Amino acid sequence: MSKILVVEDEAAIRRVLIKILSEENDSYQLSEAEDGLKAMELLKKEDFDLVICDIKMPKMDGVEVLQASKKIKPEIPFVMISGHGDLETAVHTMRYGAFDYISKPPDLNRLLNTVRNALDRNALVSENKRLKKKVSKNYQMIGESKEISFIIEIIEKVAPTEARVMITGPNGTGKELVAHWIHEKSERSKKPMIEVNCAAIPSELIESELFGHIKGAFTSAVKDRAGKFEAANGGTLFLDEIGDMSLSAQAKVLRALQENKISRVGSDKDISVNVRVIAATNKDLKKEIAAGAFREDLYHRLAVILIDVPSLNQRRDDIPLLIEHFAKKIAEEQGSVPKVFTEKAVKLLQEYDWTGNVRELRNVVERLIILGGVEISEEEVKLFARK
Ligand SMILES: Nc1ncnc2c1ncn2[C@@H]1O[C@H](COP(=O)(O)OP(=O)(O)OP(=O)(O)O)[C@@H](O)[C@H]1O
Repeated sequence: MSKILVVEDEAAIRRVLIKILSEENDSYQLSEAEDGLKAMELLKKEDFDLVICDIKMPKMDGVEVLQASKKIKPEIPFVMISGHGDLETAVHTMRYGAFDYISKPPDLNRLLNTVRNALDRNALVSENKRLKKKVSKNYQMIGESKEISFIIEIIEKVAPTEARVMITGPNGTGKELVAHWIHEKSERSKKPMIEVNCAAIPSELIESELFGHIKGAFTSAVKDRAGKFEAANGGTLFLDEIGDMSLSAQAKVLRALQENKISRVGSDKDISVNVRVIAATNKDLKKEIAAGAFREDLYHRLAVILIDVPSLNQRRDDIPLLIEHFAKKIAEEQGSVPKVFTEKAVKLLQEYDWTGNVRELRNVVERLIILGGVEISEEEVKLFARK
């Protein structure tokens, strides 16, 4: 259902507009106002998905309505209606944020197309906002321990720069979360962050995955395909588990970092890319270098800034906050009220050996929420928390 407000002082034209729109789509919910002041009253009280607004009106003209509405509800698209002699003003309204304008008498097809486009665009904007909110909530980094505060401080400093970052730490400590945060707080956040789990891709496919390939480069290459470096152009490429990358792929990544150029597998044509690389690993790369399994020059290129995420056992102070955070998130996902963990239950969980893993803590909280009562007690933790 789309709510549309028609603002037009000429009753005959208003009636025609309402008739055209209601016949076009019976899910349009139509309201009307015969002057600008009435329109503003309605705009303050109700939410609309679109306003169709005449320019020349007594009391308050269409341009004033547009400007006043942009101040209180900037997201509502406006389609202006221009009569003879105010076409120039109509063109000008685009600068004040009007979506489009149509001329009087309104042409049926043009009107309906413009309305559909404006509504589609509005739906897209709302969806983007919703997704954006969801993303930033999902990647919230919880913790007030000095270890996490330090990491948050580094993220704040390094995110707006172009510096490459290497994130190390045991499994499930939040390395991916750190990478997402850096991307989201950077200028590049308008462009994608592309993730590649280097450990999950067979070594013979990693080069094609990262750099793409041309048709015929190998048996299964039936058509040209862009790789992740190209997909991340303008944004961030997150190379997770980089310690598992083959040496030949490492050599190519090094070249991409040095020259900002890549070439697809099977092609000798260079393609320029502008990508910020963030890498993560749970391996000790110094050891990997000593064993000849990781290129030292690549390490230095990648680890301009090093962020080491400590294991959960080293920041037990954060556990109560994390339990509360996960309980709330799980309740949101299930559409239920968050369960409360008793103080003793929290204390017990705080003392457990988490082998460094926040993911493990989240799973345990989820299990306790499913199996436990309204209030999770110490006994329930003893019963259900162990692996
Ligand atoms: N400080 C934190 N606040 C909130 N959630 C966290 C925090 N740290 C980790 N998590 C959550 O724990 C889970 C594991 O985190 P993440 O995937 O970032 O870890 P990782 O170190 O990249 O793991 P792996 O090494 O297995 O790839 C995710 O669901 C993440 O949202």
